[in-house]
Amino acid sequence: MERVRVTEGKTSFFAPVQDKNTQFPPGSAPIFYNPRMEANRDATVLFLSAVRPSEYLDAMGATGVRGLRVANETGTHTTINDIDPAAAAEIRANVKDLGLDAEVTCQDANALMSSRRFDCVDLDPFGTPAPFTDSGCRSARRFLCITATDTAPLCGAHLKAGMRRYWARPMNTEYHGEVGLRVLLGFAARQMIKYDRGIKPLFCFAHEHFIRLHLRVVPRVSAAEEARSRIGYILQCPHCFYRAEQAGMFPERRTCPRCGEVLSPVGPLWLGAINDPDLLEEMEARLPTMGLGTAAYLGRLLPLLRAELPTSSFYDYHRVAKRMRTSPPAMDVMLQRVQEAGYAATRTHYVGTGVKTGAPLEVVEAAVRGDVPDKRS
Ligand SMILES: C[S@@+](CC[C@H](N)C(=O)[O-])C[C@H]1O[C@@H](n2cnc3c(N)ncnc32)[C@H](O)[C@@H]1O
Repeated sequence: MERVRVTEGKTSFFAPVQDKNTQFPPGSAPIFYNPRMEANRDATVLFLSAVRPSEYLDAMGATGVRGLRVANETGTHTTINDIDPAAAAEIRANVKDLGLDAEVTCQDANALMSSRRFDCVDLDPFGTPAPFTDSGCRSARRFLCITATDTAPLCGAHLKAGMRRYWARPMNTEYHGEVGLRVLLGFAARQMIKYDRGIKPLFCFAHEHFIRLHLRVVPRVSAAEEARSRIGYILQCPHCFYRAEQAGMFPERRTCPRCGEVLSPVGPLWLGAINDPDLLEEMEARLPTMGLGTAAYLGRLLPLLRAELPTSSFYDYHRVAKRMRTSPPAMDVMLQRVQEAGYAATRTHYVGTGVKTGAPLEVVEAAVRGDVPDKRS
């Protein structure tokens, strides 16, 4: 197996050469390494440098890059696991090469997480984390980090797969990236609260083909109750941009006040904040000292997340404008118009044309047209 030395952040390690054109016989595919996930790993290194767990499990290590980086760049005591013996051997070689004091295990992650607890557990599987989330919830003492790359099922493009994996009904709306993140977050919350422990989302975002959650686990019934109260639905009109949030286990039957259509429930999903602004501020302050390869991206992401309103959906105002057969104004103008009408409005990290606001759709449309009514007058 041809290996190359790769550097991410402040860590150099060996990774097999990945050649998409080579056909490998079953069981002999090279150990997985995807350089496009560097932003995901950088985000975690930065997050862990701020929250400082006492120990960290990289439950699906592959080359071990994530755990290697956590150990090397944050000084956290780390266990790196992979079910594949070839991957475990590669991880051991990388741990030795870096001179790290990290544990390497070769087990089914579900078996490992069912038998041991770790202060911070990190799930980074191929595709869906659904088969690992329950044991991850049982194993995680204070922090649980989850990557999902099955964005098509989560966002509603592969509806049946999404329903099977997450027992939720996503919808391919113009805010589908946010639906995917909130469906995953709602699923993680439901997996956790049955153990009378709550979750608090600390740093969650969607980027390119993945969703990444960094969660605080709170071991109290009251926290589980608080998390339960955050689970609900977006009731979306199938014909217009109208939507409403609804908390609770069961979706209500409501009709669209604009077109009279029965609203489609999207969920169950997480309603409310997905980030802790104070923690994001601390991470922003640390960012320049961390030597991260994707610092420029994270430097744009963190303030966006910090400012984002905790509404569970956003309006793509270019699509609203298209439906109105008019040209959209510039984003700054759009936000200013909604704000001048008396409502908070912010950008969103999901798409450049997304506006988060609690303003009614009529105000969003008026802001697109440029004739906003002033709520205060
Ligand atoms: C997406 S890769 C992990 C990538 C890695 N964390 C990184 O940042 O580059 C998924 C890994 O999970 C491993 N895996 C698959 N099923 C597993 C299981 N049940 N238990 C533990 N590891 C598993 C695979 O062998 C593969 O190396």
